[in-house]
Order: sequence, then structure tokens, then C-alpha cells
Amino acid sequence: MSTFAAASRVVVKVGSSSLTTPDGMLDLGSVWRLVDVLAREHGRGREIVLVSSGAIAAGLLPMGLERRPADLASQQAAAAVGQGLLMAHYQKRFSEHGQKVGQVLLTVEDVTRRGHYSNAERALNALIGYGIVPIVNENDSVATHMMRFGDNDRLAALVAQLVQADALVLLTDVDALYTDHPSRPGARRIPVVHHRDELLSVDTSRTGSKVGTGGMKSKVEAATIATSMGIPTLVTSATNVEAVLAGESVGTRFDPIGRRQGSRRRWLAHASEIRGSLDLDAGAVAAVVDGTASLLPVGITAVNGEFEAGDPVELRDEDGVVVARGLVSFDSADLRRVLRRDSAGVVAELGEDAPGEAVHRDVLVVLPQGRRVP
Ligand SMILES: Nc1ncnc2c1ncn2[C@@H]1O[C@H](COP(=O)(O)OP(=O)(O)O)[C@@H](O)[C@H]1O
Ligand SMILES: N[C@@H](CCC(=O)OP(=O)(O)O)C(=O)O
Repeated sequence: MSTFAAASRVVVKVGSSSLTTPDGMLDLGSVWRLVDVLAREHGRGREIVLVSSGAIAAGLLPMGLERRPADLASQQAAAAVGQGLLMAHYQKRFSEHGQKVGQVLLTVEDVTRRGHYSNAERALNALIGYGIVPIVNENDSVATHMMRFGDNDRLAALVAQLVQADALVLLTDVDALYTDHPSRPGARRIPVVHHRDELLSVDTSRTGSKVGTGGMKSKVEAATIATSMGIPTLVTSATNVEAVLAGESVGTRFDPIGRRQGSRRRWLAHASEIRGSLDLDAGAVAAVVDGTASLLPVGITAVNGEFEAGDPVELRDEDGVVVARGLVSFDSADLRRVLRRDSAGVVAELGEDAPGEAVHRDVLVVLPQGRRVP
């Protein structure tokens, strides 16, 4: 039997593009079709965790918006309105199958920081234990641009690790990963990825649907995170969900490249796609490498690249050698404004809400000497 047919605990992530009409509004027919398949599988004894996007899309109509807003505050408002509506639709349809659902809204910190993720882990496992289908989304209305996934792909990979899933299924609006954007002449479907090197020539840079955020790039990144923690991953369209769970060979399968139950931080060390780098002075290098300290803005001498808060970055010493990786708390523009500043200077520049650390030690991994890269 295929891995996906045999998996007894499955995390299924559905993107906004699969839950919306061409004009970007929530498509109830798609919600119902998805629920009908998942409820049937759940009824057969499988444990399902659904990671669902679509809150912002569901909030558009009630807020009188014609398209997904560009600014964070309006996105947060739309998500606050839409999340309840989305859950109401899920709850109603699952209950028609005699099943219960529970809403779990998570932030980046909830799935990365040690003290937080055990809470999320406990809540998810308790729901599963009660036979309830957890429905997870990013907590958009409190996620700030300081710390945010934005798309749900990486969140789904980390949830899969959190619940020790047997498989991760990423549902989107294309049937598979292609060698290039599917609209490009010559783009070929990739049925299976055995190793990361096979992705080197794959172009995922072109943007996706108008409602989705991460495009195929973030799905490949999520698959890399999950497979490096030993969890097989499949990317396909939402219309193929039944086929995937029946074990048919659809979509793109990413084979595991790591042992199961990998370390919490392993994805940071091995799998995450680096968005930029920070140059550290000698004191900061010593604090980060030799101790257990967080990286503070005062120890940063330069910011390289453009990134969002929450993105993975490399930390380099004065010779340019990469000594650690971590999730950065500021976006690149803000961080450039507070380089070399102490805490009071950071607050003076960015205000009271500014994070205390540039990279918190809970989301920082020091690379072993042998793996440091010049
Ligand atoms: N190499 C590729 N193979 C397949 N799809 C790609 C590729 N590069 C870009 N894409 C785009 O990625 C989109 C899916 O991402 P996205 O719109 O963010 O979906 P979701 O809302 O499901 O997360 C596809 O519709 C497609 O246009
Ligand atoms: N948390 C957001 C998800 C944003 C989004 O578009 O994600 P995705 O469709 O997975 O790229 C929402 O519910 O609208």
C-alpha cells in the first residue's frame, strides 16, 4: 500500500486558491467537497489534522472588499471576520458527517519556540485523542509583520512535525510541481522528488494564484522541512485529495530524507531556505556560539538581503563564515534602522512594540564547526 494510503495520522493543508472562486471569494462547494473526503477518511479511523487557509478570503465579502487587501491591518481585520465564518462552514459540514472540529490558531512562536510548542502539541494531541478534527490556521489577527508565516505551507510542515504525522499533503490549485511555471512552454510535471538536488533546476519563482501568498516556492520549502524530519509529503490539487488518500500516484511526492522524530531545530539547520544574512561583531559571535544568548541588534554590523520578520537568516562572523542560523524577528528594513543600537536605542527608533532580540535563542541553531560555510 502506498505511504499516503497507509498513513494513519495525516496533516492536510489546503490553500486559499483551492477554497475560492475566480473572483477571490470563499467557494462553499470546494469547502464541502474537501470536508466530505476528509470526514469519510476520519470516519474510517484515520486521524486528520486540517491546516486551512481562507480566512482572509472569507472576510472579503462581509467587509465589502473586492480583493485581498495589501496592507497588514486590513488583512488582519478580514482574517478576524473570515476565520469565524470559515470555521462555521467547516463545523456545519463535518457535523453532517457526525464529526466534531476544533479551531487551533497558531503563531510562528507557537510552533518554533520551545516553551510554546509544547502547548500547541498538547492541545493538538488532546483534540486528536478525543476524536476531533483540529482545524489549524495562522493567528492572522495577532501575527504582526514582525513575526509571521504569511502562507500556511511552512506552518503545516511544522504542525506535521508537532503531531508526528505519518504524512503531509499540501493541496493547491495545480496538480503537481512542474519544472517551471505550468503556463510556460516545456514545463513538465515532476512525479517524485527523491533528493533536494533534484530541485536545483526547478523554477518556482513565478507567482501563484491571486489569493494564495507563498506560491509553489513555499510548498517546496514546506516539503523540504517535512521530509528532512522524516515525513513524506505530497503536493497536488485539492480535487485530487481523494486519490491521494487512496494511494493513487498523483501530484508530486517528496520522499523523506531524514529520520522521523527529528530534532525540533533541525529544519532550521538543514532545511529552511535562507532569505538573508546578518554580519556579527566578535562579541556577538562569541555570545551566540559559545553561550546560550539571543542575538541583539547591538551586535549586528550589517544586514544582507531583503527578508520579512520570521524568515530564516544566516549569522556570519567577521570573516564571513556562517556560524548559525535563526528566525529573524525584524524585517530587513527595520533591522537596518537599528543596527548597533542597544535596547533603548531600538525602542527610540521603532517604538515599544519592537522585539527585544534580533534572533531569539529559541529559534537559533549554532552550526557545528564542520558544517560552517565560508
Ligand atoms: N514550478 C511550478 N510548478 C507548479 N506551480 C507553480 C510553479 N511555479 C509557480 N507555480 C504557481 O504556484 C501556484 C500555487 O501557489 P499559491 O497560489 O500560493 O497556492 P495556495 O493558495 O494553494 O497556497 C500555482 O497556481 C502556480 O501558478
Ligand atoms: N492565514 C491566511 C492564509 C494566507 C494564504 O493565502 O495562504 P496560502 O493560500 O496557503 O498561500 C488566511 O487564512 O487567509
